[in-house]
This record gives sequence, structure tokens and C-alpha cells, in this order.
Amino acid sequence: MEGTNQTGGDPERGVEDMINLSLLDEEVILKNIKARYERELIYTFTGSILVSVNPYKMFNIYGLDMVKKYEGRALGNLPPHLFAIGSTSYSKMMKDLENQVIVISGESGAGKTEATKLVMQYLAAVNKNGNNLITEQILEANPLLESFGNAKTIRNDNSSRFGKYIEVFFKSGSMVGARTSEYLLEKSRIVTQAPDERNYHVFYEILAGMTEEEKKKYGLQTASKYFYLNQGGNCDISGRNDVENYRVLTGAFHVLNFEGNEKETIYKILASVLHFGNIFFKRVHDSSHDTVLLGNDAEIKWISHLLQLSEDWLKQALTSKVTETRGDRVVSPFNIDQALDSRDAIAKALYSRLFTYLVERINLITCRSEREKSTSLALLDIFGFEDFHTNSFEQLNINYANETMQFFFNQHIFRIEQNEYSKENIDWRHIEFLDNQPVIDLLASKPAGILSILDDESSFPQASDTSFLEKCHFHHANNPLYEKPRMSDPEFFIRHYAGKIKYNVQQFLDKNKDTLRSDVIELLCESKNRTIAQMFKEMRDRFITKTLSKTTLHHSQAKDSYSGSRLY
Ligand SMILES: Nc1ncnc2c1ncn2[C@@H]1O[C@H](COP(=O)(O)OP(=O)(O)OP(=O)(O)O)[C@@H](O)[C@H]1O
Repeated sequence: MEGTNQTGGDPERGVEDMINLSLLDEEVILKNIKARYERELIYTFTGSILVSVNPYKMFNIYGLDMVKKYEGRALGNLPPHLFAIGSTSYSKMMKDLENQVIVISGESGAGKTEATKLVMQYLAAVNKNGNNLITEQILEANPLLESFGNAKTIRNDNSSRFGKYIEVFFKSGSMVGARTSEYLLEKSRIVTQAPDERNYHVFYEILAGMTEEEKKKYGLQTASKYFYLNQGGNCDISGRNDVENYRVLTGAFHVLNFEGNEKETIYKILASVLHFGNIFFKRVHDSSHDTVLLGNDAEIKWISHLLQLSEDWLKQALTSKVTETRGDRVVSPFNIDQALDSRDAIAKALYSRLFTYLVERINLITCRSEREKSTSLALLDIFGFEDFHTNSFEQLNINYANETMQFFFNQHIFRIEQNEYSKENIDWRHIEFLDNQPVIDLLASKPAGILSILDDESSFPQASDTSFLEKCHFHHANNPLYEKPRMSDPEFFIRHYAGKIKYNVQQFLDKNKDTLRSDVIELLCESKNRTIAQMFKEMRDRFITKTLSKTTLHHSQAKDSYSGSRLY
């Protein structure tokens, strides 16, 4: 593949626009991008698409001189740059009075959020006659949303854990407002973090930035004392200055007109989430069933004080469920798993509703009536594909969103362009591309796509994880894109099979060995001569003891109780 003649480019220097390469395959594209990157050229065009490589060091290429250079210039007249995309979209919006959208996509750490910020800064800079206050408020919304919606992950110290769509409105070329929509805030992070990851920045920022006096008002201590903050192992990270970012956050509150009592309510909710995380339960064994007792009162008192809720009500909500049927009120006590789930569910609901409130509240300020009769330039900054060691429902949703975007991209770029060329009898070699329609069908077609099955199962009272899995197997076992999952971890196995096995261990093994993880098979083999009850007791002791030894700080002191470090 080497040589100018075959690819249409100079392999040593690379080409600015890869549409000029006569051969366009993965190898040629990567070589071209690499050749340019080695010359510190991080941007490359492919027609109207800008490919960007994250250099992880700031080049001096985003100043006002660059804004002026690109302003009003058509795409392709100047070297590839983010501002070329900003300028083209802005000019097209002005000329045709048509709304524009810039889609920014890539894997975590690729540079999407920085690119969004840089395009916003470009738009703010070319918007000479605009209202300075509105422009400042639009830009200040960003650090506020970052505090509440970004977190340290193993791939990015400032990873956006939500997708956003920002529409910036213009009238006669001046910025008059902006509206942000948020998607898929990662809720699991509020109650659990993987090793070396953190919860949302805002928690660490308030704990580092507030005075001791202020923290006392909310019953707050240092970050390492909170179960919801310390599971990743390290609350401080070198890449972020929590004290400075707390100052930036309070500055953003000020510019966006947050009143004193409004900020106070926000801090109370954040503090309550942390107090919820430090509640632990004591397992109570009784002859007929397992129940729980609350392990500590202090956190309940703080939450009750901060959220103005009755202590009794709170205790009841954390330890039992109330169902009402035909006038009868039945109180069913929780076992330890249900109590932990209920505690975590309340914390997740509190935080995610606060986040939605903040987005709406920002929109109230940045998106006023001027929107009418305006045109918009929107930026979509959404997570790229994710594939972690342990993938959850959140990764499934994120990847589904990306498959859909990829589908749109394929439609738009390949199919439509190819059809146009064919229509005009232009000599055009068909580009082969992987059509991802079958993946989208597997996930979301109706009525049997995986997400549709999940939707249906969620409304059946008798449905369970097992019934959901069985339906997925039934509909998709023969689909080459579908693989029967292996049992992901032993505790999952215990929870889902204890009490459900009607036959002996050997029969069970024979029937299910294809779907079991090797360490579970090993354990079952050891247990072949035991009764099923003995086997489960042994597994429970073995894995839950392991879980207990992993729990942190304050929890490890509580005997026969555990607070939430679970295996899945
Ligand atoms: N154009 C750039 N120049 C220099 N450094 C950059 C650039 N873009 C990104 N970076 C660096 O890379 C880091 C990660 O970028 P960014 O947060 O934008 O990634 P992302 O794609 O939005 O990731 P995530 O999906 O996890 O939010 C930034 O904090 C910054 O240090």
C-alpha cells in the first residue's frame, strides 16, 4: 500500500483531506493520521468530517488569531481545524437560515468534551454583537455541569458520565440563548465505583472547598470517610484541584443567579446522599425469614434534619416495604439485600433528580423567550462505545445509542453519497461498509429485541432475571451476534439458583455447565456429594465472607452486618 500513486497521498507527510486518497481503507487512514500526528497535526478532514487525535498536551492553536483566521472561510480553504467546522456550520446557518448540528463522537478520553468547549468558545468569540451576560452564562453552565456530571475514570480524569445536546440559538448572528438536554446520567457511580475511579467531582469539591464551619452545618467530614466516595481507593487525584474547582463551581452558581437558599438545598441533598451511603444494616436471623436492623442512628438523624423527613418514616422506608391492597396495608420487612438496594435506590434517585433539576434550572437562565424566530447551531457530545471489565446495563444503553448513531452515519455518508454518485453516473467504486442494522434489530426491534423483551418483562409481576434470560435465549439463541452469557459471578449464582434447583448437584451441572463460570463449576464439583442446602450454605459463607473482608473502614467494624460492597 505504500507510495503516492496508490493512495493519492504522500505517506511521509500525510494528506489534509483523506477524500483525496485514491485508496481508503483502515490501514491507509491510520497511516495518514499517524504521519500527520508525528508532525503535530492533530486534525485531518475526510470531506466534511473532522478526524481528531488527542495529543494530551495543549498546542497553541485555539487563540483569537485562529478564530479570526477561520472566521467566514469555507471548509477546505484552510488546514483542518475544529474552528473550520465551527465556522462552516455558523456560516451555513447564517446564509441558509437552517439549523445546524455538529455531532462529536469517540471513545472515552478521545477529546469530545474539549472539542465541544472549543467550538463553544469559537462561537462565543465570533458572536461580536451578542449580549455578553448571556454568552458568559452559557459558557459558565459548563463547569457547573462538569462538577455534577463528570468523574474520574481509569481512562479519563474528567470523564463526562452523561450525554449532552447543546442547542445554541442565534438571531442575526448573535448568540441569544442555549438549551442543554441531558441523556443517560450514569447512576450506578453514585453508589459504587470501580478501583481507581471516583464518584462525581462535586462531592470531593464541596468536601475540599467548604470551610469547617460550613461542613459542620451538613454533618460532613472528609471524603475518605464516605462509603459512596472511597470505594475506588483514592479520593484525591493529581489531575484535578478540588479546592480550585469548588471555587469555580461557586462562581458558576453566582453567574447563573443561584440564590443562597437554592445553593443550600443543593448542598443538603448532596450531604444526604453521602449520609445514606454510610447507613449499614445488621442481619437478623429468625426461624422463618431474614430481616434487618439499622446499624447506626446518626446518619438517619442527619438525613432527617437535612431533608426535613420524619426519622420513623425514613427508618421504615429503609427496612420494609408497604403494599396496600383493597384497603389492607401490609408491611413486609426487607432482608439485607433488599435493604441495601432500597438505600442505594434512594441515593441514586436523589442525585439524578438533582442533576435533572440543575439542567432545567440552567436552561431557565440561558434559554429565554429570545429562542423564538432564532436559528440554532447544536452540538451533540455523547459517550462513545464502552467495553469494560464488567459491563452493566448502562454500557448496553450507551453502546446501543452509539450503534444507532453509527447507523445514521452509514446511512448519511455511505448510502446517500453512493446513491447520489450512481444517479449522476459518476464513476464511483462502491465502498464496502459493515451494515450494523442486524445489531440494532437484535437490541431494539419489536417485539423480540432484547430491550423490548426487557420492557415487557418489567411489567409482568412474576417476571425474574431468569425468565428474562430464558426469553432472550428463546428468541435469539441462533443469532450469530448473540452469545449465551456465562454466569458472571458466584454470588449471582447463589442468589438466582438457591432454592430453585429441583434436582441434585450432578444433574444441575450436566444441564448447565455451558453457562457457568469455571470457578462456579469447580465449586459445584467439590460439592457433588453434599446436599443442595449444604452446598449453598458453603458457597454463601465463602463468597460473602470474601465480600465482607473487602468492605471499608467503618463497615468492617460492624460484626454480622455489611453495608453494600457486593460482588455484582
Ligand atoms: N484538543 C486537545 N488538546 C489537548 N489536550 C486535549 C485535547 N482534547 C482533549 N485533551 C485532553 O484529553 C483529556 C480528555 O479529553 P475529554 O474529556 O474531552 O475526552 P472525552 O472524549 O470527552 O471523554 P469522556 O467520554 O470520558 O468524557 C482532557 O482532559 C485533556 O487533558
